[in-house]
Amino acid sequence: MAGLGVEVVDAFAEYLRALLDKAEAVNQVDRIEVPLTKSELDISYEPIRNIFGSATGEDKKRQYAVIETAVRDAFNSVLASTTIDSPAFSRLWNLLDIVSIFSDDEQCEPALLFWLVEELLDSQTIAGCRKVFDYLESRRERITAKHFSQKNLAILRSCNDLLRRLSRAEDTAFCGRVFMFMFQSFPLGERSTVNLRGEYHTENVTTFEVLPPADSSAGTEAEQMDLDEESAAKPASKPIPSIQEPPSTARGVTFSKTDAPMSADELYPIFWSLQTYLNQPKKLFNQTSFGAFKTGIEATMAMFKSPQINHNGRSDESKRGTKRKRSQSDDDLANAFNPKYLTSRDLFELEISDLSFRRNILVQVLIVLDFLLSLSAKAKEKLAKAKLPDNPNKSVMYADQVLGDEDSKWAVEMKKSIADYLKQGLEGPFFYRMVETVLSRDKNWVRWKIENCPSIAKPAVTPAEYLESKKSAKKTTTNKRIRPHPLGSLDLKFLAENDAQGGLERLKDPSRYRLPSIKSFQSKIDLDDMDIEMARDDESKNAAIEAKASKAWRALRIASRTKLVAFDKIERADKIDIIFQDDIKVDEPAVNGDEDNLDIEDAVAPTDKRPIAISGPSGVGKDTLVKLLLEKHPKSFGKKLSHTTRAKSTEEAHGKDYFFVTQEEFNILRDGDDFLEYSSINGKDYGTSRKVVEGIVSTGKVPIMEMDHQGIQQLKDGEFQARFIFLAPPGIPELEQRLKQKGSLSDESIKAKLKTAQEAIAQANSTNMYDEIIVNDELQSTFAKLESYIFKGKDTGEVSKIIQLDGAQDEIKEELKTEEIATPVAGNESAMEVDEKAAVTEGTSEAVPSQDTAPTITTVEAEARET
Ligand SMILES: Nc1ncnc2c1ncn2[C@@H]1O[C@H](COP(=O)(O)OP(=O)(O)OP(=O)(O)O)[C@@H](O)[C@H]1O
Repeated sequence: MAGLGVEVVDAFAEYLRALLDKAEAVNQVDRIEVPLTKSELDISYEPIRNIFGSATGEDKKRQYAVIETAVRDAFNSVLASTTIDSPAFSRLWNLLDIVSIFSDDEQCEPALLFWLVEELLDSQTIAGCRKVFDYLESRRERITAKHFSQKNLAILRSCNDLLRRLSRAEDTAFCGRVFMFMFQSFPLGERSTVNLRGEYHTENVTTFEVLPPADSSAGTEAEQMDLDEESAAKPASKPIPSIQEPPSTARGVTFSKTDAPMSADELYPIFWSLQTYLNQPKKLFNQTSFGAFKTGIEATMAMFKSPQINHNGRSDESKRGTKRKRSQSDDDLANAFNPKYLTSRDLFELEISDLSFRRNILVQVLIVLDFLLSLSAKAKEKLAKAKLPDNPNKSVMYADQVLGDEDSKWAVEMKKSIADYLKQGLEGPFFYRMVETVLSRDKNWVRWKIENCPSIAKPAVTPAEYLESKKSAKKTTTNKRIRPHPLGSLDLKFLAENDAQGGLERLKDPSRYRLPSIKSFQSKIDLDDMDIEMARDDESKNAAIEAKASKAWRALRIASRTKLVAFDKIERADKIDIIFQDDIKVDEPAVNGDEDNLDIEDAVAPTDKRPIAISGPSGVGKDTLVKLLLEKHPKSFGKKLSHTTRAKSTEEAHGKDYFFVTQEEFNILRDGDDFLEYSSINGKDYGTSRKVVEGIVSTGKVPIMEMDHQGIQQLKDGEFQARFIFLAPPGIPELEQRLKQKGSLSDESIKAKLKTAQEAIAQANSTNMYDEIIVNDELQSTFAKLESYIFKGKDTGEVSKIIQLDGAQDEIKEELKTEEIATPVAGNESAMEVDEKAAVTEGTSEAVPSQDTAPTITTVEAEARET
């Protein structure tokens, strides 16, 4: 690429001009607001390649130089020909946008944009600089996204130059914008913006009035008070307490205990003098200054704590000084004056009576005290032990300064005193907590500086870590299948391992499943009463009271079944003797209004306490049979109600027919694994709550659960321990008849139900799902079969086998007995085989159960095939 020269610059300048013209044509809107995009300008870099070829290495540098020359030329010509307020200036914003695109695509120097910005800022007034900042802020993310390391110095330089030009007092908001721009552009851990040398803002001098001496009749000679080192060397000419000459009364740590507060006049100069030290804590390395600082803080605290701070105002206006330090004119003040505090003597009482003001000052004091304490021997020792890098930042360590023990003690006590003071008042504790947080952050900040600002960037998450956490998150949040053992239930596998027989025998112990007699609690409660009386200490007394309460509660629950009448006579919760008496009139629990007419048996509980899950096609007679069972044995069985999201009909009642819940409530229960089974029918959800079933069990009754075959499947999947009964119709025509009898179903819906019925029957026949299959032909005889099976565990002659109660699926108890059962069952069928057969049976109406299928109800099967 030898021979690059003016011609090349011209060639690029022409291309640049074309781009600028195009940019103007593309969009007429104010370009400060809207950045140009590469696609808008249709930049292809083809012309650049034509001019420079595919430049690399040295040639690339030349390309950069040529582009910079051409760009600067264009930049200068816009700058010379127009002002920043003119609409024509948008050509310059366009130029900067184009440079930004070029630099992102590595066609020009990455920092070129900021070099130009730097020059632009130099060429503008403060008002113009605001516009330039409008431009920078609107594109901050875009222009700092790429090649930041090559740009950062230019950004820092431009911003700092600008800050130097701005008056903190008059352009406060603009200063803030510049700082914000820097904070947002530079990463948090960027060192270049850190005050590594721990320099203080020494220009920030607080000036205040010099008061004439209290006993002076000479009037109001103007005086000044300077607080920096320079004037500190001069002896104070007034007999006011000065920071250089602390009053001897203020020594030690007795400031808050004995010292009476000064008058406001006395405190005023001392108080404002403190700003010198709060501003430049390094001055405290001087012992005299430190003494003055202590005096000032103690006097201030004494005043802040004084109840009269609102009433010691000064009335004599004539005594007030009229001039400020250094004979500054108002104009001078405007330039140098930091608008931090209003220090007029007139305002002093008002200021110190203001809680926010006092808090503000005390927080500054706390910061300086922390600084001092970081120089104590103890802190130094701690720092020496800490793991520091080889080249720690010594400028903020102040290795040569050590705070003496006396002074450390003073600082600690003062800190405590200020903390106690700040914590007072309505929001004091909250405010102090906030201050503590800030202070501890500040300590960490200093430590980070001492350690030479190590990177705080965390390493990026690796793809492997990401995938791993995604997987485990998925695992914890996906809806789990029902647990093999319901929550809170015991895994009884141990019974099968050792001493199986003994374990089983122990389980048969009636005390494990029968309710204890009420009387058994009487003596135990008496013993507890004795323990309560004899207890030596509160602990054993409380333990006895708790034990008694537990027994009393259990006794009351048992009594509630038969001795409800006694409850009226109980007057105190800890005195329930009445329920142990025999001669109380017994209240029979009511079932419903006409139970007298029913053939109600006494509570004869089935020996097998597992819930009864009854399934069968719609219309087969499940409700009818369950109703009969509950009417005849109200004390032995409890019907499980389902939760549903479907609307309640006018005849139905919540808690009687269903638990009617909203979709949201249903979802919460489902996601909380509360359902033993759930399904969706016609867009409405139905579910069996584990708690409802457990509730029935806790009353000593056996739950009766009606559900479809999918529900049964879910219970089985979750290894829910129950007895599963399938109720089959004698034939499809009979089923159709019964469905019609319901009266509420359309022909369509009956047809659909019959189809589902055939599928359910086929599945019941072909799998080992059910412990018992009962055909509901004649109602009374069916009921008798049902009762017989439930109470005696005897098969009803309808089914080929009864599966062992401990869930061993492959053990056949009895063989087929009735003529209706076509084939014997192969007990060791695998689940897979069963499923396949079910699928075949469901899939075709021609399918005939094979030799090794589960019990078959031939009449129903025949009907199904015909249909
Ligand atoms: N053995 C029977 N002989 C004749 N009719 C019967 C017999 N059992 C029940 N029915 C009648 O069949 C109809 C349907 O019975 P039921 O409502 O109990 O069925 P279901 O299985 O509970 O239906 P669903 O699941 O739709 O609630 C009722 O009118 C009932 O009187």
